[in-house]
Amino acid sequence: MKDAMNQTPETLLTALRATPPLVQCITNYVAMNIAANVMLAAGASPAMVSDVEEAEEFAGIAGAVTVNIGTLSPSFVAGMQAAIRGAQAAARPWVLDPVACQATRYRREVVQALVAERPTIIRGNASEILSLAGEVSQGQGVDGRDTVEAAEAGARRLAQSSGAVIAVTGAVDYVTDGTRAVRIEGGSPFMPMNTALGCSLTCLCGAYAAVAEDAFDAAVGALAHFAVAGALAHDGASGPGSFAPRFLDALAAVPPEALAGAVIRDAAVPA
Ligand SMILES: Nc1ncnc2c1ncn2[C@@H]1O[C@H](COP(=O)(O)OP(=O)(O)O)[C@@H](O)[C@H]1O
Ligand SMILES: Cc1ncsc1CCOP(=O)(O)O
Ligand SMILES: [Mg+2]
Repeated sequence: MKDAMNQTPETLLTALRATPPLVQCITNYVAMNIAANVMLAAGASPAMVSDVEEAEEFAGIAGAVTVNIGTLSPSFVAGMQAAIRGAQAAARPWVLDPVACQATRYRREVVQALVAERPTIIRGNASEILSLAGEVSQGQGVDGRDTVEAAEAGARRLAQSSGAVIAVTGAVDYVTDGTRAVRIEGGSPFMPMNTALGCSLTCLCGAYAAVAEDAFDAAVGALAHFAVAGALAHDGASGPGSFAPRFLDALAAVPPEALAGAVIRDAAVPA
């Protein structure tokens, strides 16, 4: 990725659909199928390739790698480390999803080692980002139990210490690289009632990072795509079950110019 300023979500979605990026998604057993369908609907080309025997080599041909610790095990960790080596060698972005990183000592240790490998983007719910930032988190398992607002200061500090763009998701999302910050409104309250949509969004951050020149723009683009498609799918959905297929349809149908209407507000970053 090169340094550049301000590629809009609309521009990035157009680029993504024109040349669907191959994204190596190391994700958990719950999310594998759901995230692959989300990626295909959004316009990307996912490959759930995680074994240590091939993860490094595969990362050399992928446009981006995403790493998710949802169903953690030593064999997953070995595959993650290999894929990250491959992404780094090929100078490709990689994205971390710290699922339930506050929950156990094993998760805390693994996620710290992964953050030290300098992910391009970290995407998590507010409880996960608070924990990664060293603050008290109400999180227990995989679901967020804190407000995004409560995690904003920690997200800025984490961005500065890790070098990653931090995307905190919830009712109103927050993206920061430590000096810039925006809030993104939209989506649907049915989204946290569907498992693995956060994991799927992390994969989509990888797809946007593969086509973007700047990781901040990539994270904003992926979150805006979810926010607009989620709001579209909400209309006419009667609950989380009917929301799910509508969301896939909306991810695929949303025209790039609709992302120009995403509600993205600059947020002040204290000096
Ligand atoms: N209450 C809500 N209203 C609207 N959108 C939401 C809400 N909660 C989560 N989302 C959206 O759901 C997606 C997944 O975010 P989140 O639920 O925070 O992740 P996770 O599944 O990792 O906990 C994001 O696009 C986020 O904006
Ligand atoms: C339920 C569950 N258990 C381990 S990983 C996982 C999926 C979590 O998905 P998300 O963080 O996107 O809600
Ligand atoms: Mg999650």
